[in-house]
Amino acid sequence: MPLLPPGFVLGAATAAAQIEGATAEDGRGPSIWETYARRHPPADGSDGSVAADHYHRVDEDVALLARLGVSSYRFSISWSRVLPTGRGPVNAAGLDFYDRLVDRLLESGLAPMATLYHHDLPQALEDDGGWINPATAVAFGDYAGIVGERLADRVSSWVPISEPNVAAFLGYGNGTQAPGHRLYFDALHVVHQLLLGHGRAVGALREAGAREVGCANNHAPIWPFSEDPADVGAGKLFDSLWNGMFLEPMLLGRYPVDVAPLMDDLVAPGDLALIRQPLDFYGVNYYSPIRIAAAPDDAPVPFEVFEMLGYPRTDRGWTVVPDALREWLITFRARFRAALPPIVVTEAGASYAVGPDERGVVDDQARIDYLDAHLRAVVEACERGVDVRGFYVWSLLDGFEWTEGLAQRYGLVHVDHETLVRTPKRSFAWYAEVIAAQTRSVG
Ligand SMILES: O=C(O)[C@H](O)[C@@H](O)[C@H](O)[C@H](O)CO
Repeated sequence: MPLLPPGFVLGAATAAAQIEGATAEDGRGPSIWETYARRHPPADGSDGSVAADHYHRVDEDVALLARLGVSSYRFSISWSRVLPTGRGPVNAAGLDFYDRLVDRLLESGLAPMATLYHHDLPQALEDDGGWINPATAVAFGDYAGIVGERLADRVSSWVPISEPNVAAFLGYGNGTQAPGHRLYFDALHVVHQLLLGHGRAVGALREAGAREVGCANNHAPIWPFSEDPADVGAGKLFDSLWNGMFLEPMLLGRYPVDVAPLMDDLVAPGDLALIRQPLDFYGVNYYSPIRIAAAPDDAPVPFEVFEMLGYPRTDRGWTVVPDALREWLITFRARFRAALPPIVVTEAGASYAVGPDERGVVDDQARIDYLDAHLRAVVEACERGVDVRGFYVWSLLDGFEWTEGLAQRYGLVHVDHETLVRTPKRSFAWYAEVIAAQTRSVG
């Protein structure tokens, strides 16, 4: 059982479109994920219309968080639940839902961390061009101001956009996530717009009196397929795009040198200053390393993701390499030390499909092993001087896992998607004991 530095935050995370359900209730407007799931239904035919039905079971889920003993809970706010068309009149019932959630969390001694955008763009904005249309970044800033005005007095920390690289490169680059555009390198325009959205939201939250504002960027160590210079080069380019494209503008106010020329025509005077707002924490979402090879010359992009052999895998097929997290954190600090605020692992977790056995026990030992090993990797990085202040398990509940539907289960709590009954898994009890031991150790 890893013992963490004093004051280390142990939390859990979720996202609105993945757990709330109630997608057409109380004035919520549609988001791009309802549209995408209709056009590209996951293999199990599910969509987020019910998910874990958190919208109707929020009290039960907050009670689970309190029982788990986490000190903080990261959730996301559905833009189209608060602003059904993404701008214009506020949907009072929507904002009231998050107001009540924040109050319940505080009553249970939990520090709320709120994400403003977790992949669920209001469909009305997408109909107007989505993140390709510069008006969307402006609307995002306004939305941040509205939510900040209501909640900044009680929310402890904020994340404007979760995994902007996923939103840009999978949503607009290769179209494997909502909204599903295949723009390839033309998606770089969307990268810049998401960053402008981030900058505007940070500014609006600061104005509203936000206590702490950070980010939650998805990072992965990039391993070239071979030592062939073509693979090494492809790996470097992918690293600049996947890891550097949001990190460097946010922390350094410039794009990675090897791709910056591709951005010159997109950057207007003042844009990079707007993007590079000081952050109170740097959020890292970590899952596994990515192996990259050079792609054939006729491929739309010069790199391709390659399978990684010889490592344990989750039920989603993602490789389990805790050492890579430690290495990535140490390298990250060495490279960006001067500009780096404290780090928080805003997401780490794994998908294992095991369900309740005949006794009703969900024996997810593999998840316990995954979390234990990754927490130890964080502790080792801290021992090497990396300033990591927190770790949020993805996820509290089994939810709607985007293109994978309900089949991939990341939760510490099992959700029966027929009855919506919640069953804490063995990993829930294990994590609760890690937290209790941590509390005991600081006395
Ligand atoms: O933006 C994010 O934080 C992620 O995409 C999550 O929503 C995923 O569910 C998780 O990464 C597991 O795949």
